[in-house]
Amino acid sequence: MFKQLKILDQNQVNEVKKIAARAQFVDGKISNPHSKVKNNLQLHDLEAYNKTSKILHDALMSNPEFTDFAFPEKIAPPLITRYQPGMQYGLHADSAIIPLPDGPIRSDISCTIFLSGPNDSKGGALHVTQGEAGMRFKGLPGTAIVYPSHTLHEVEPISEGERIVAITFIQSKVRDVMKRNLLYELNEVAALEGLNMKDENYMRMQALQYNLMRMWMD
Ligand SMILES: O=C(O)CCC(=O)C(=O)O
Ligand SMILES: [Fe+2]
Repeated sequence: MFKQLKILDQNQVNEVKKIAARAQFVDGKISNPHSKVKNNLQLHDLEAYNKTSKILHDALMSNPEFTDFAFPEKIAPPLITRYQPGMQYGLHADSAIIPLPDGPIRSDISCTIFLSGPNDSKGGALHVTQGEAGMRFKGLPGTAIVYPSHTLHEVEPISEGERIVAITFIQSKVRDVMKRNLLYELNEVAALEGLNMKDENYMRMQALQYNLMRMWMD
């Protein structure tokens, strides 16, 4: 299941973009040297990376819509990438294991945070496939799209302008996407309708929530 979220306000978007504009970017192959499909630029400036990844990480982790949906256990520091005309990221599934300085994490959920807007580039939609169909996303600045890391996805070629996003990968407390989505739905319904229920039924539903979490959380 996909989710679109508003993560950053305009000031945060401006701040992150300002830091990125002064920073060095290099060929994205630096972190995937064997990829035949990756053709983008990524931030390669420790100070800018530390600052922007903290802003983006804190924005995600303080957003209840994100934490309720993703059940994050560990999250890779978000990394800013840029696409200029001719660039794209061909169809792929994300690596299961993301190496990080503090040890590897398992990527259950992938996340793109849009920093440029839909009209800042021609092309450059994030296309997440679902069988033979799929969905295309070009979000407003500050919005994020969260999708399961096992899905095949691509960034379509851009022909004009520039696409700037931040990407991150999340290890979820609930590894299985089906279980994660069921828990999310149950918790949402409980939060929205719980107060309308008879006390005894609410208590029984809470027991279901707690016991499923006990069974399904790593
Ligand atoms: O830029 C995006 O929206 C997604 C990039 C991507 O698929 C990746 O970095 O693995
Ligand atoms: Fe990807």
